[in-house]
Amino acid sequence: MEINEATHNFDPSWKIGEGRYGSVYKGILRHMHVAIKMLPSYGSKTQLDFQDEVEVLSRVRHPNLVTLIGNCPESRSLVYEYLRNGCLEDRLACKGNTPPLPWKVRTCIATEICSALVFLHSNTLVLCMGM
Ligand SMILES: Nc1ncnc2c1ncn2[C@@H]1O[C@H](COP(=O)(O)OP(=O)(O)OP(=O)(O)O)[C@@H](O)[C@H]1O
Repeated sequence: MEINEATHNFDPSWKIGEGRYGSVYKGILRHMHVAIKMLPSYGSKTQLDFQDEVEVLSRVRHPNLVTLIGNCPESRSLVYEYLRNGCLEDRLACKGNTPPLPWKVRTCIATEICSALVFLHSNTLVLCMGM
């Protein structure tokens, strides 16, 4: 299976984080670095979250939103573009000994988050209405 190969059979050294959805692995899929989120089990709530995330993220593209590259319902995994500097939360918290972000950069990030939120609100409304 491609996801197994991409993560070297979920080798612990390829694990990059732990989130609400479970473990996140770095992987190489079709010569591309990716981040792979694994759902631990298929409870009805997590299944709905999985479907929602696939439904919304696969239909939106924005420079300030991580790109969902694909998903694999059989292995309950979501495949995202790999963020070399970690996620925003990690950068804000200076995880991995990264230097603190200057306030000018933080202000810029806040503005860009607003732009992504406006984009999502206008587009998810259209998606929800099935237009
Ligand atoms: N695309 C990515 N590229 C690099 N690292 C990532 C990526 N996505 C997640 N990670 C790592 O995995 C950790 C957990 O991921 P995240 O917080 O996104 O999980 P989650 O709680 O399932 O997400 P969500 O916010 O969608 O509920 C992050 O702190 C980060 O270190």
